[in-house]
Amino acid sequence: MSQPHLFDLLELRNIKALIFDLDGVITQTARVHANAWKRMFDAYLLQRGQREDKVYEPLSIATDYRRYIDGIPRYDGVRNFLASRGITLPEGTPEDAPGKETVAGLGNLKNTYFQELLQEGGVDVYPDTVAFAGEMRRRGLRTAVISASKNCQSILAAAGLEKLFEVRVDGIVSAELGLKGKPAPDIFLEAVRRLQVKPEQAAVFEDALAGVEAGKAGGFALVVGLDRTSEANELKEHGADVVLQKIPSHTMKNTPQNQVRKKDGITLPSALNQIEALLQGKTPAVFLDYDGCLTPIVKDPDKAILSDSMRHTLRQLAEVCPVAVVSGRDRANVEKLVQLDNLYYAGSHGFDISGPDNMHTEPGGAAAAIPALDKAQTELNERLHQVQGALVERKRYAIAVHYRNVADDQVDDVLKVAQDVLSKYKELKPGPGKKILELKPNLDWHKGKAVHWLLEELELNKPGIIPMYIGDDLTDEDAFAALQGQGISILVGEHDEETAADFRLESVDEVQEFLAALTKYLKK
Ligand SMILES: O=P(O)(O)OC[C@H]1O[C@H](O[C@H]2O[C@H](CO)[C@@H](O)[C@H](O)[C@H]2O)[C@H](O)[C@@H](O)[C@@H]1O
Repeated sequence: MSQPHLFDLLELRNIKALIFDLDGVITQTARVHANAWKRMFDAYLLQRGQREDKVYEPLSIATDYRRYIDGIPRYDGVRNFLASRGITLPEGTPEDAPGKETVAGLGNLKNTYFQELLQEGGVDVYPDTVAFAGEMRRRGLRTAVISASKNCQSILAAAGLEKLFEVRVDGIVSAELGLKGKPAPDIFLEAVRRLQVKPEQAAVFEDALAGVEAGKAGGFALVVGLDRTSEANELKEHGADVVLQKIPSHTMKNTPQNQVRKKDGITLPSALNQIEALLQGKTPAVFLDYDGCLTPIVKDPDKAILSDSMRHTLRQLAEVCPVAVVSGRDRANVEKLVQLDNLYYAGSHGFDISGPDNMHTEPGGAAAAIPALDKAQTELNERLHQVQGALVERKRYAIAVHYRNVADDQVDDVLKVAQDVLSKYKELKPGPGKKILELKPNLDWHKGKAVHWLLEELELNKPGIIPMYIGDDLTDEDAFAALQGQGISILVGEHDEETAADFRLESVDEVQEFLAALTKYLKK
């Protein structure tokens, strides 16, 4: 059975606060810690073994680190691991010189190594957590970071994340307050106490087994286990309510159609001269429709040629922010029309995606529809080739039956043929457009999903990025709806229905004016 979506769980359980562990959840310092521990212990065990004429098993990051050290206070880690090798040392004091043969002395040496490795390699973050925490804060949830590490503040500073969390309960605070280490829930309970919420109103995000156990023991409303190291079952067994390999972006949760706000496009404010207000200090990830947005609608689809000046504008824009063309056209066709290799292209309404560095993927899973599309294409060609003006345009994952150039009294006949052919294939479904009826794979995939997919894949789901979608057609409504409340959506001209866009531009010329102004603003 599939797990409920994280955002549904947060809503259902009325979560008001989110408590994030640091290492392995926010930052990727677990590896740095593990290496520092290994460097310290292996040298100590070697030296001790030589002294005692004995061989001690060196530290295994895969097993010993996870079992005895990960997620617990530093000196406890020293004691635990040494016990696994049958060694007991005097406790010493926190002031012991790094390397002194005491629990504290070895713990201090590990910390010296950790600082050195941090300086050398910096800190990598998990972008999924950073984007999620930022988004949830903007939505009014409270956030705290917890860590057994006394280096928590310096790690957050190195990663530029100090402001993301309202409360920090780390190894220093724990020592001051005498908080027990995980799997005791003390550190989490102190975080919610400082945020002034109850554990039953808070969710814990943890990657360590001792951490999920602590969350469970603390009576938290939701314990999310982050499976960064293929331990899904163990995380569940130790108390995780849900296990995720990565935190999905909020935009991955589609707004149900009945919750999408729609308006008459004509009433929307113009996006021109609004750039600063629209961006809210962020960098846009720009998604652009092709026909009717970058080129005017023309009678013959082959004549919808991109102007050199629009190409120049797109080239300049792509130098300052990510740009994708999301089109109903065949992906290879739209790539050829645009002729820019620093853009991403989603063709066949998002089923077929390419990008720089030979990126090519088909995320909607439409390959199984190809035989049905092939047969439908043959039949449509046979039945429509004699209708003056009718055009059957095959894309890899769709067929557009064009009737723009068909005499008014024959349009119905063309549509009937298209619907009749469509009815023969359960693999296909109809899709509307401007003077076209499309036969598309019968799958829950569309331009909006492709935009989400690209945001996720290109790691653009982060606080500093705002998605922007510009389009003119009914198929662009899926993308507008998908970005509602989460990005900027701009309708070009008009179509026959109400729109989920928030702004408008009158024409392809205005699109170009807007994109040029956007580029200029971003270059400042
Ligand atoms: O998603 P888009 O990039 O906007 O593509 C939508 C369809 O665009 C093309 O058809 C439309 O533009 C033609 C040329 O201006 C016009 O003749 C036709 O009436 C419009 O529907 C394209 O031919 C289709 O494959 C796309 O699905």
